[in-house]
Amino acid sequence: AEPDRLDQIDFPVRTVTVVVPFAKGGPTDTVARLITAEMAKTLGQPIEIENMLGAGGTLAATRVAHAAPDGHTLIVGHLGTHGAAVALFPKLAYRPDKDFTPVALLTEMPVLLLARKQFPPKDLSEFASYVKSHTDNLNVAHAGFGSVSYASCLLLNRLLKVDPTGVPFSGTGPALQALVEGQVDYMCDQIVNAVPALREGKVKAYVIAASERDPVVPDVPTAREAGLPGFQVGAWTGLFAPRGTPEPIVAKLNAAVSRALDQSDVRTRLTDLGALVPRPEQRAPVVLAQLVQEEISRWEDVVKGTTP
Ligand SMILES: O=C(O)C[C@@H](O)C(=O)O
Repeated sequence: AEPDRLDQIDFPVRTVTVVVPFAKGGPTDTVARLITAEMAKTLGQPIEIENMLGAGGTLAATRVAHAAPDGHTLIVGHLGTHGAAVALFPKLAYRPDKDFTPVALLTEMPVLLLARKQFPPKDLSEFASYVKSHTDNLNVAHAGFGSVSYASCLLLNRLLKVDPTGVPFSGTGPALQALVEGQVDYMCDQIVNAVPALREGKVKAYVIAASERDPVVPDVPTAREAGLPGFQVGAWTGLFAPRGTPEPIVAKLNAAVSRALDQSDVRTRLTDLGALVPRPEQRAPVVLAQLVQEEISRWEDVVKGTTP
C-alpha cells in the first residue's frame, strides 16, 4: 500500500503491546526488541514488549489469539508456537493457521547443536556415540514442549535414536546460561542466541542444521559435512495479529516491519548475530501464512516419526 493511504489510517491510537512468548534476552526477545524499537518510530506510538512465559510459548499465543483484533496486541511467533506446537500439543488451544492474521516474516535463522564447553565429544560422530552410551545421565535443555529448541532436538534425538532427559526453561536465554554454567549438557538453539556465547568460547557447537556454513560461525560444519544430513531446521520468527484484524491495519504494520528491516543498523545487528533479513518479496503476509502451513505439516511428520 502507498504511504499516503497508510498515513490516513487511524492506527495506532495508543501503545502497541507485542507479546514475546519466551524469556527476556533469548532469540525471540532479541529479534522482537530490535525490530519493534524501529517500528515504534514509524508508527508514532510506543511499542511495549511483554514477555509472557510458559508452556513453550503456547500460553502467550493463546492469549493473543483471543485479544481484540485492533492491531494493538500482537505476538512474535515462530517455528515452534506457529508450527511444531500443533503436533506436540494434541489439545492446543489455538490454531496457528486460523486464529491469527499474519503480518510479516521478521527473520530466518539456522539452528545449532550446542554443548557445554567441557562436554567430552570432539565432533558430531563422537557426540552420537557418546550420547548413545550415556543417555541416562544426560540433560538436554529446551524452552518447553512446543519451542524451537524442543522441536529441533527432538529431530536430532530421533535421527541419533537417543532419548535423553529434557530440562525445560522459560526460554533459551536462561537455558543457554545453564549450559554456560555446565548445569545441562546440550541444547539445540537458534543462531541469534548462540553467537555471543560461541564468540566468547563459553559453549561449543557441533553442527549447524543448515545446508551451508554460516559466515558468522564459519568453523561449525553443516549437517551434511558432519554426517547427519537429515538434521535441517530453518527457524524463523514472524509478527502475527489476532484473526480478524482489519487489512489497512495489517498493511500499516507490515510497512512498518519492512521499513525497520531496511534500516541499516537493524540489518547490521541482525546479520551480525547470524539472522537472515527477509528480502522485500518475502515480507508479504501471505508468505508467512504459507510458512505456517508448511511447518505444521513438516513437524506433524517429525513428531509422528514418519519422516525424520
Ligand atoms: O523456541 C525456543 O527455543 C525459545 C526461543 O525462541 C526463545 O526466545 O527463548
